[in-house]
Amino acid sequence: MGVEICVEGLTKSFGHQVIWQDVSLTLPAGEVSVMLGPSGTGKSVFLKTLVGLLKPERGSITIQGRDITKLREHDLYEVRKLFGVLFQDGALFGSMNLYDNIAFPLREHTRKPESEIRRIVLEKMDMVGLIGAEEKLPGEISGGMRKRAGLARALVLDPEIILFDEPDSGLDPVRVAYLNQLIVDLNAQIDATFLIVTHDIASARQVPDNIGLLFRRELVMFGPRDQLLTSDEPVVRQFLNGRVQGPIGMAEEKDAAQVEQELAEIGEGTDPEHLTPRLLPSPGIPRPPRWQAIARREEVARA
Ligand SMILES: Nc1ncnc2c1ncn2[C@@H]1O[C@H](COP(=O)(O)OP(=O)(O)OP(=O)(O)O)[C@@H](O)[C@H]1O
Repeated sequence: MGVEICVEGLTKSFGHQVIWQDVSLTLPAGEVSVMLGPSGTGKSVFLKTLVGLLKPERGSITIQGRDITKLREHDLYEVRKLFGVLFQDGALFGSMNLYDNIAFPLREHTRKPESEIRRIVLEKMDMVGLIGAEEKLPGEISGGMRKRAGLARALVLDPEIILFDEPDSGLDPVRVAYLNQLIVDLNAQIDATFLIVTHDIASARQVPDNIGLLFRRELVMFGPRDQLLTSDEPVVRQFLNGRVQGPIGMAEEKDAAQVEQELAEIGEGTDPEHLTPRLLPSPGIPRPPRWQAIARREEVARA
C-alpha cells in the first residue's frame, strides 16, 4: 500500500538559476499524480530531488516520518529502495537482454537465489506484456517495448513509490493509450504511489487522481483532477486545453491585456458536466475501495 510523500517549502537552484521555489504538496499514498509544466520548468529536476539524487537548498521531503533531504548517504540508500523510477528512454543497458536488464536490480540489491529472481522477473514481464521477449536486446525492440521493459525493471523491488519521467514521449497515440491503461491497471494491482511527469494533455486529463502544474518557478496549483480540470486559473486552463491563448508564450511571457483577451476566447474546459472521463482499470483487475468509489462517481456523472 504505497506511502505518502509530503513536500514542504522546497526550493532548488543551480548556481544563481532558481529552478522552482517554495513548492509544497502532498502525494497521497497509493494515488496517481501527474506533474505538468512547460519545457524547462524543472519537472525532471523535481523527480530527481524526490528520489534524493539532487539536494534542495530549502524545504523538506517527508517519507515515512523521515525528512530525506537531511539523510546521510547510507540512510538515503535505504529510502531509495522504496522507489522505482522509469526514466525517459527506459535507461536499459544496451548490451544486456531484457531478462538480464530486468533482473539487474535484484542481483545488485538483494541476495535472492536465481530461481527466485527468475520467478520475479517473469512475473513482472508478464504484468507489462513482455513474456516471450526475454532474449531480445533493447536495440532490437520498439520504443514502447523499451518503456515497458523499463517499467518491469522499476517494479522488481516491489516499490512503494513509482516515478515516471515522460513515459509517453516518443510513442504513437495508440501505444500511449495502451501505456496509460497499463499504468492505471498497475496502480490498481500494486497500490503504490505514482508520480508521472508528462506533456501529454490527454493522459494528464484521464489518468491521475491529482494534477500539479509548475510554471514561472512556482507550483501554480496541485490538487484533485476535477479541481484542476474545472479551474479558471489562466495558466492551468491554457495548459490543460493545449492552447496558444494564455500566459504561456513560446519564448517570452505575454502582457496581461493580451492574456485576458485570449482567455476570453477559450470557451470550454471548465464545465464540470463535461469532464473528461477517468480511465478505469481493465475488467477483471481487482479494484481497491478507492477505485470502486471513482467508478460509482463516474457512472453518476455519465447518467
Ligand atoms: N544538473 C544540472 N545542473 C545545472 N542545471 C540543470 C541540471 N539539471 C537540470 N538543469 C536545468 O534545470 C532546468 C529544468 O530542467 P528539467 O530537465 O527539470 O526541465 P523539464 O521541466 O523536465 O523540461 P522538459 O519538459 O523539456 O523535459 C533547465 O534549465 C536545465 O538546464
